[in-house]
Amino acid sequence: MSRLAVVLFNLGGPDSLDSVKPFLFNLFNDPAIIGAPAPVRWVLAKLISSRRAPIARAIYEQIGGKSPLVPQTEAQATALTAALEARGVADAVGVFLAMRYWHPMTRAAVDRVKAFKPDTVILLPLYPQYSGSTSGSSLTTWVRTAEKRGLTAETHTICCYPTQAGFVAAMARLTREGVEKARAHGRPRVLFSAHGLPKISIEKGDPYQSQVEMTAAAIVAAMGVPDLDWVVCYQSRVGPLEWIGPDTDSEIERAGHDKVPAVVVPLAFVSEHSETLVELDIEYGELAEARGVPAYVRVPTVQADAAFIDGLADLVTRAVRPESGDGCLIEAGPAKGRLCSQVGSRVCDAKWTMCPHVQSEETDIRNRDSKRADEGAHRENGKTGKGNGGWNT
Ligand SMILES: C=CC1=C(C)c2cc3[nH]c(cc4nc(cc5[nH]c(cc1n2)c(C)c5CCC(=O)O)C(CCC(=O)O)=C4C)c(C)c3C=C
Ligand SMILES: [Fe+2]
Ligand SMILES: [Fe+2]
Repeated sequence: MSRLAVVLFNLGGPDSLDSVKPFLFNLFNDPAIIGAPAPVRWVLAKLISSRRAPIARAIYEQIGGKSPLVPQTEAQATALTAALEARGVADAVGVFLAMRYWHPMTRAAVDRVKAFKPDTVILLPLYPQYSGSTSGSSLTTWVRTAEKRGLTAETHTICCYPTQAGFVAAMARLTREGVEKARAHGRPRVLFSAHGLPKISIEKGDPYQSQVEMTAAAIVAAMGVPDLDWVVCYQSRVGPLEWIGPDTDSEIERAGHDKVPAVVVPLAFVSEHSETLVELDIEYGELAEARGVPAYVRVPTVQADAAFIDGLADLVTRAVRPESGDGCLIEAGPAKGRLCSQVGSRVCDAKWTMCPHVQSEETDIRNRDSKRADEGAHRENGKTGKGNGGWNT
């Protein structure tokens, strides 16, 4: 009798206003977020989380004092369990949650998985695009904790799925609906808005930005809307470093200047939380109104959309029996080998490989970007994310 455990990773979120500060401390004490040595990082995390806590509390107060991320991830787990059982992928299937910064956290998840006595474990980050600061941090923590707590079952990792067919189909449907809503107010511009990242991370080889661009291009292709006006931009800048851009708020301002409706698509999140419900819906919604954007439509995240869940089930099914050519996905390494196949073989037993289809998509994006730069295309209107002088802004 075969037993399959699937572990869903995400950031987690405060479940009460009192948990906002410890949640922030856990976030800033993560070496994948602040790369200082442990004692220095601990002090910095204490300081930054104390300074940020009142701002973050005010954010969570606007959505009932807690994040809906975990309940929505639970709904995804239920739907994925049903999809995997329907496929008969194993005799018994368990889908578990491991959140990075708030409960249910990795240690509890490892113990639950161990008690399930799986033959095979599949690690599945709920981040379609890989970043060392998100999936990398979660997977590294899992591997270390599993080793410490004696979870020895065969483990396979899915690093990322920026162009997975089910994910893209779900996003394309939701985006098309958003564009239809906005059309009454002019020719819509689609703003694919992803969580930002410090520029230095990308320079060191983090594949996140190129994978975000791959997702956007795949959604646009799947939408099949002729002459769609679209741009990729980045939200949620915190801290003193320079971040990747253009910023989502600059793009909203540009939509106001151009008098075009804005359709905002959060393409790096698969559930709702403070970044979508407060930053996109409330803060950017108000900005759009103030800047005279004729219509502001925010496209929902995929959550437990059937096509998305089916796509995840496809990834898991393939990960259970990796084919030759499926790369190992833990180590991002230098920029050269930065993209990986969609399904990994045993954790950490190989370097990443770049699958041909991903490589050619990345080349297409690079060619498109340099063509746009040559033409002085609309990117000149979006400025590179600038540091804004402090973690508490
Ligand atoms: C693709 C997803 C995410 C990336 C990349 C990411 C990087 C990143 N985030 C911070 C700092 C904060 N993030 C916060 C909230 C938050 N971040 C993500 C996702 C990514 N972060 C999500 C889903 C959430 C919402 C959590 C919830 O509400 O459940 C916060 C806390 C909120 C706030 O104070 O604004 C901080 C702080 C950094 C520094 C970073 C990359 C280095
Ligand atoms: Fe974040
Ligand atoms: Fe934010």
